[in-house]
Amino acid sequence: MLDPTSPLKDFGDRLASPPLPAELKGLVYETGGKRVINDVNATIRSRRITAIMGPNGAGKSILLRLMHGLILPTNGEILWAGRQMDRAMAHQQAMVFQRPVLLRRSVAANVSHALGLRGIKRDKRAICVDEALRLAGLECHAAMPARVLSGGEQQRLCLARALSLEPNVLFLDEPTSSLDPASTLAIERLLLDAQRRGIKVILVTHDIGQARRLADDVMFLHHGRVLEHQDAQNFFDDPQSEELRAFLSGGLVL
Ligand SMILES: Nc1ncnc2c1ncn2[C@@H]1O[C@H](COP(=O)(O)OP(=O)(O)OP(=O)(O)O)[C@@H](O)[C@H]1O
Repeated sequence: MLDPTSPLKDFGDRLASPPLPAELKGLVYETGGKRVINDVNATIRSRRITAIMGPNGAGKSILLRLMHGLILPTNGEILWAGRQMDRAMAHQQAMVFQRPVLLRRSVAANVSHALGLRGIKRDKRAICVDEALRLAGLECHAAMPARVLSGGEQQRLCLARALSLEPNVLFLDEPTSSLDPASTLAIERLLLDAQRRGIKVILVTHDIGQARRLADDVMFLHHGRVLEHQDAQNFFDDPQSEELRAFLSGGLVL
């Protein structure tokens, strides 16, 4: 539970009207002479954990980057509650990458720096840092150089930093792919906790067990196209396409 005096305490209030759902309309992305996202149409509903799955090279990371506005589509558009992404909206979102991207500074300074970039005043920053590190179980490591943390701790720090920004959408690109089962479960607990606080989570994962544990709905990408997008139970129990059946049984090779 959040400390009621924490500046993070108003997560729930602030998230009462997040800019969601997202509509992906005729989304196309071409790079290196290749069409790597091909006419993607989808509705991403709010307040759920959405998993994006698919074989290597299917376009999952590119789709995540398009949704977060890190790259622009060649064609088509992404609307958040009917609006195009703008700077203010991008600031309400956060992303965690597959490999921890950290500054050569202390654990606390990594969170504080990100808050500073968002214009949070220094006195409020210290409280936010403490709260974020506590949520991630890293408060004892606050003064340590971030680079000496284990891989799992570094990834928890990246997640703590992202959550400290009070995003209403959190994107994650294979955040646990190099972590052991205990570290993976620690990250998953943080994600479920974030979702309970109203944060929309969009997660790329290769881990079928993880998608089963976390996702409310799952999108299956293949050759840049969405072949299926269903509630998680239907996705796993009643796949409609040959490709998804093969993928789930470990037989789909691009
Ligand atoms: N700058 C680029 N130039 C050429 N091709 C690119 C470029 N960036 C991405 N691609 C290609 O786009 C396709 C989709 O890449 P993306 O990283 O989204 O795949 P992915 O589904 O996330 O794969 P993985 O599961 O292996 O991480 C791949 O075939 C990749 O080689």
